[in-house]
Amino acid sequence: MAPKDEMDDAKPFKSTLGMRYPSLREYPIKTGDVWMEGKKIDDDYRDLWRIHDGLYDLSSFVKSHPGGSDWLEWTQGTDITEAFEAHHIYTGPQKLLQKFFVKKATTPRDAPFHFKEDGFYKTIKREVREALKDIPKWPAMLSNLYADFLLTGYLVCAVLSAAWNNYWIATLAGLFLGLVTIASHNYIHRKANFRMYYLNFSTMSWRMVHKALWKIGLVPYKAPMYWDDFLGYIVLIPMYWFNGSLQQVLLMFFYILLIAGIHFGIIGINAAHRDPEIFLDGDASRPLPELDWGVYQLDSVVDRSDISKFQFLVLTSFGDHALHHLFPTLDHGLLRYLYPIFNRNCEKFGVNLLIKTHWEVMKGHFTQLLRTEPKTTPPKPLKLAPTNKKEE
Ligand code: HEM
Repeated sequence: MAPKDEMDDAKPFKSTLGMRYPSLREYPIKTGDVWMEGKKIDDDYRDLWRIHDGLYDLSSFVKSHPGGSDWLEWTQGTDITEAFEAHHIYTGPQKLLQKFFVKKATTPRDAPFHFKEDGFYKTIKREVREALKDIPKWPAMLSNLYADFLLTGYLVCAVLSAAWNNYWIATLAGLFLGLVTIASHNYIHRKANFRMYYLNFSTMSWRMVHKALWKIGLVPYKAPMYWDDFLGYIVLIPMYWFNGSLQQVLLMFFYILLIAGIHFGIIGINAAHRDPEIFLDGDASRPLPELDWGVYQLDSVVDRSDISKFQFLVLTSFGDHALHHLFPTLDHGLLRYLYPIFNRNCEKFGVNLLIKTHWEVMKGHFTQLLRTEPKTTPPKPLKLAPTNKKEE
């Protein structure tokens, strides 16, 4: 087990969801690995995995997990209820899980969310499962074509910009890179697939920095490295081959990363999670019985009305984000077909998804950053009273 965190003595934040202050939250470098390390310290289920109130030994299943071994390798010792529920639309995994049951957990879960069979999330998931049988496959293929086109565009423009030392082409390369970086988000929650690695071309990984800081003794946690951390630098080889000057090539490469970073930053300002009107932990919360996990997802997301109509824009600017949260393994091209089910259930349960225009979301981003006081009014109460029906 990892050593108890000594760095997070300053815990200024009080969760209104009743969640623990996460270990390693104050660690100077924020990466998925560090967050996971903190979660292992907090959950501490040792060699087991927790799902709802059961503890399971999945060690013999890790390598044969159809979604890829990483998910289970990374999460051993933790509560994976939310990940398990959100990543499987069909019922097979739930049935299979029983094979690995070890014992009941003796402590309550840290997360307050529930997945009641007649609650919002499980109801909408059942309906989506049925609807998927009739949804066409071509939009998913179109997403693949878009993503491949963007990556190819980036690589070709990067090499041409170096060959001709042309900063106009480098600008285009940067834009392609920014777009493909966001499009890769379509693939990262799914079973292991090569398009999930398109993200690495952005070189946006703090692992290198983390590793360097650890090597010189500035941070205590060792950062793991993965082969794909190096993927983004491969383009330097043909760039150098065609240009011949290391200095010119490096300058060009950093310029491309800068353009991609600016593009990513602008889209990030528009993305779905910062707005003064949505719920953030610390604000007045729904009462516990209303904390269906799906409802909570909608409480904490703002979507943009002006991009939903175009698959390319949805794919390259984190569009249809509420539905993406509910069904992260579905291609972004399929999400638009789920709106009739989604809207019907929002109406039935009385859940509101906040929808704004691009411009309003941009303004909301900064208003949220300026907000210093928690909201004192909880989200609007649900229409459909939750029952005590057990989770499965
Ligand atoms: C951290 C927890 C887990 C994550 C993030 C995860 C993720 C995934 C992903 C991304 C897929 C591919 C889904 C798709 O392409 O539609 C998948 C498939 C699958 N997973 Fe998991 N998984 C987790 C835990 C488990 C557990 C505990 C079991 C059962 C013991 C399981 C059984 C399966 C099965 C049978 C499939 C293939 C069938 C299906 O998608 O319904 N998974 N998983």
